[in-house]
Amino acid sequence: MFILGSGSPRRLELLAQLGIVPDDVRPPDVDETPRHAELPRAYCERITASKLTAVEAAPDDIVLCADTTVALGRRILGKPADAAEARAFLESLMGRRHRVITAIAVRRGDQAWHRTSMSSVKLKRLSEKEISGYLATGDWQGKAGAYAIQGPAAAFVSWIEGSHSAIVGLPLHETANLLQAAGMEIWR
Ligand SMILES: Cc1cn([C@H]2C[C@H](O)[C@@H](COP(=O)(O)OP(=O)(O)OP(=O)(O)O)O2)c(=O)[nH]c1=O
Repeated sequence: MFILGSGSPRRLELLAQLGIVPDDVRPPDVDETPRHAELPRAYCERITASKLTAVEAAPDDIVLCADTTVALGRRILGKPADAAEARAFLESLMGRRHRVITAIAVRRGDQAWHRTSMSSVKLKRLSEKEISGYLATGDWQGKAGAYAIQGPAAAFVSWIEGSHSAIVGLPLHETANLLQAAGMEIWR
């Protein structure tokens, strides 16, 4: 059985792009609070590992978990609590480059595989009208860094380097490799 250990609808859609439909979806319940002075990449990898541990599965099941973290220098921008925090995130991101880190992990029995995909994104400088108009769409809710590249905020993304699928939530190149390492047949 293949289990997606994620409640993210984006991850389900990205897997579908590879023709993969999980037999079950089990969203992990973990505490996503960063530790004091924790660096973004270490944080992202730790949260992914704890998601993987939190998903119950039979010994022969394949489990996939991921975490997407937006980092501005050493600062971790999580999911905004409200529109005011979303505005503050967008104002600190605009006009400069930031990193989007997606760590993935696959488990089968007592074996586990881990990969981390690093991308850079630049958002253009935003006018007051663009910020308030975007906030009004509600699209920022539940999105790390208060934006989603697959939604209306794509209009603000002037440049990316790395993996588009990783920025959305699941790096498909690395995901296909890890699932195959765990014994899943993708091409038949
Ligand atoms: C930067 C960015 C983030 N995001 C989203 C992806 C993730 O869903 C979310 C980051 O939160 P995550 O904790 O990675 O994932 P999740 O809480 O949605 O799901 P689960 O923990 O069950 O796996 O931000 C986008 O959809 N597009 C983007 O461009």
